[in-house]
Amino acid sequence: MLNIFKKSSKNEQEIEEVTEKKNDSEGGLFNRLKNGLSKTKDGFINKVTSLFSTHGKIDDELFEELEEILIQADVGINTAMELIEGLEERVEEDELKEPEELTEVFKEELSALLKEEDGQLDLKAGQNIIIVVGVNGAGKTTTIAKIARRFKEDGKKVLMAAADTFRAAAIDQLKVWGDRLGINVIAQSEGSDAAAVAFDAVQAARARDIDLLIVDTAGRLHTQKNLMEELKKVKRVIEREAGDFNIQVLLVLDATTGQNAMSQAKLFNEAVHVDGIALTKLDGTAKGGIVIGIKNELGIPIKLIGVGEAAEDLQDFNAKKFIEALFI
Ligand SMILES: Nc1nc2c(ncn2[C@@H]2O[C@H](COP(=O)(O)OP(=O)(O)OP(=O)(O)O)[C@@H](O)[C@H]2O)c(=O)[nH]1
Repeated sequence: MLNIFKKSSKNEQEIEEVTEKKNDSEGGLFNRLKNGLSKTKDGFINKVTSLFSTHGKIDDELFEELEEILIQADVGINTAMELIEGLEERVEEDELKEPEELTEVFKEELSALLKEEDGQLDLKAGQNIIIVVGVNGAGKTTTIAKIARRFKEDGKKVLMAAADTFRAAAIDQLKVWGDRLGINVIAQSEGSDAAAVAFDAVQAARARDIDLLIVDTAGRLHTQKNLMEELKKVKRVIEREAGDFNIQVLLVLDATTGQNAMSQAKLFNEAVHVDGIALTKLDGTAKGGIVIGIKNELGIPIKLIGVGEAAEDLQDFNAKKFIEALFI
């Protein structure tokens, strides 16, 4: 099976075709998830379990140390407090005496926090549009390509739109992916009106009876007000033109940016209302606690997680498997 997602270097233009046996069986995917989360397991979960197994008794000091580990893992302060309160309640209710007993309880409390977070990037019946937003370098383009490939393989008619008109490289990069995947790309030249590209793309999607239109948008810094305004305009035009298309906004966040990713999520959500998050590069961080923080503090579902560069490494987020991969 051809894996077209491996790059020979970090250079965006260098996309190399590598023949690699694709292992997408359930077990294979779980192993990839487990490997991708190994830094978080070492730097977060193992620290917690080792605290529970080495600390002599359940006391305030233990909970203080736990709080520190949780915050370092980017769980977020409010979520850390909530988890600790949950544990303290369970200690009382279940009359726990040994810190080691806390490991199972901690796992249960994490699962409870993530319970409803069994995300999946689904298309609704009829025609669909996914507007993909996020700052530069978060992994937006590769995420778009992986999503496009997935739905194309599912037999859907897919179209992509290069509404990131801010940089010529972004347009070219999407076109390269389009060629590789055999998917048409609606584009104009650099500096053209992003909303005009979006308008054209919706018209084309309608005319060609497309199942899924994926719209790339400029990798704006959330602090750049003009670009945020442009993004709002792109969304408005799509909503106006798209009639009965199902529209969702997917925010791509780089997990390695920690609390910065949290503030990006808040700002993008305020600007364009985010329906789901693709959290990339979890393999590059020990701070995978951000998954729990995002769910608990923002309430935006995580639909996809990235645990590596290959196509199979962009996985539907499944809370149960996520927890299993961390504790196994
Ligand atoms: N390790 C790892 N790398 C990833 C993941 N997702 C994306 N990347 C890499 O991150 C880099 C940036 O990805 P792009 O898709 O080019 O990022 P972008 O957000 O489109 O950035 P611009 O094109 O600059 O807007 C690429 O080298 C990707 O292969 C992931 O889950 N894990």
